[in-house]
Amino acid sequence: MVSYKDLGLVNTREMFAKAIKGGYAVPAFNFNNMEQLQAIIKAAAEDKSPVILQVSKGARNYANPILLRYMAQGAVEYAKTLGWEHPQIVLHLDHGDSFELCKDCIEHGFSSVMIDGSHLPYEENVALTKKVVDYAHQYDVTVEGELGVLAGVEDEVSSDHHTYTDPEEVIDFATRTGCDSLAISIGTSHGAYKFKPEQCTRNADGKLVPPPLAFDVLDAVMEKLPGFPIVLHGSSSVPQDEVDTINKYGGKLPDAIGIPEEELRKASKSAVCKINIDSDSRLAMTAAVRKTLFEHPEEFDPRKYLGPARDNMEKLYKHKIEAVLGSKDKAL
Ligand SMILES: O=C(CO)COP(=O)(O)O
Ligand SMILES: O=C[C@H](O)COP(=O)(O)O
Ligand SMILES: [Zn+2]
Ligand SMILES: [Zn+2]
Repeated sequence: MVSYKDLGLVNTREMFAKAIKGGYAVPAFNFNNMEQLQAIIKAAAEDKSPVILQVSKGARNYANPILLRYMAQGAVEYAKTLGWEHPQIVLHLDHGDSFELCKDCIEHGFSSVMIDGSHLPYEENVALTKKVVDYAHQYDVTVEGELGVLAGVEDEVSSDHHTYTDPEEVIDFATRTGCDSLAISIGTSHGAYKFKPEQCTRNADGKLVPPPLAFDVLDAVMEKLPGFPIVLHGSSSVPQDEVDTINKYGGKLPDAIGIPEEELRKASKSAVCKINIDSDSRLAMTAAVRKTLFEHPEEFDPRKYLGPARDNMEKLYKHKIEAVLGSKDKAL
């Protein structure tokens, strides 16, 4: 058993309370490799932003649980070399699908876990989430639960419709499970195709404009649970310049569309204190790799194309911290 406290990591409790009080959201960036981790830490350290390093089940299998634990410990030490004297870094299991997986992550030094039971019948979601909370809280590890199903994602039955969170359920769920934060469904979804073209309108430039998020549902949840930490999944904005670069240099991402950043800025000022971003990082990395390889067909040193990818991701992360979530200088 390795405690996250021995790795210099923190859990989300105080981080979220500060974010809600301060009217900003904490960036939750997924990572699967060294370059993503380097870019996240460099952006957070230089911007003195609290940050949540998210690891999905797939990422943990890809990178290896033992390696990940040391990468997270190294991330804290690396942050200090960048002048971040007291790093505020969380290592979080994203979309945990079983008690056993959550338990294993806690034993490997995770400071926060999500147990995603949103696709289960309500009472089963409550029971599973409570079981994880009871175990995690013994080690002061914080737990994210979920109510409501996001459309078209791998972790919820592959639906192509949203099941918005029912505000009438949130008090019962939060009370009976004891979870520390709640992921809700208000119209976001995972991946780079968050809306079908027919769900969108077009602006004067012919660009697809997605339907608004269900802020009425968010308001109703906040009314039921004032000051309770709320999480938004599926919050990548799918920057069109990165999509255009990918498509220009051999990619094929037709009609890719995300969440408008102004909607995320609005959400960040509410009790939404954690915003999950993975797809945008993937797009930034892929765009830089495709462009570099296209422009330098002679190149076969991975550092020559993974380096620009790392820089492009760092630029993206800083943009999210500074211009969208408002978490810059919130972890001095
Ligand atoms: O919710 C996410 C991770 O849990 C990521 O969402 P995106 O696919 O919008 O980046
Ligand atoms: O929930 C979705 C996250 O983006 C993680 O995705 P993944 O399961 O492909 O690693
Ligand atoms: Zn889910
Ligand atoms: Zn998610």
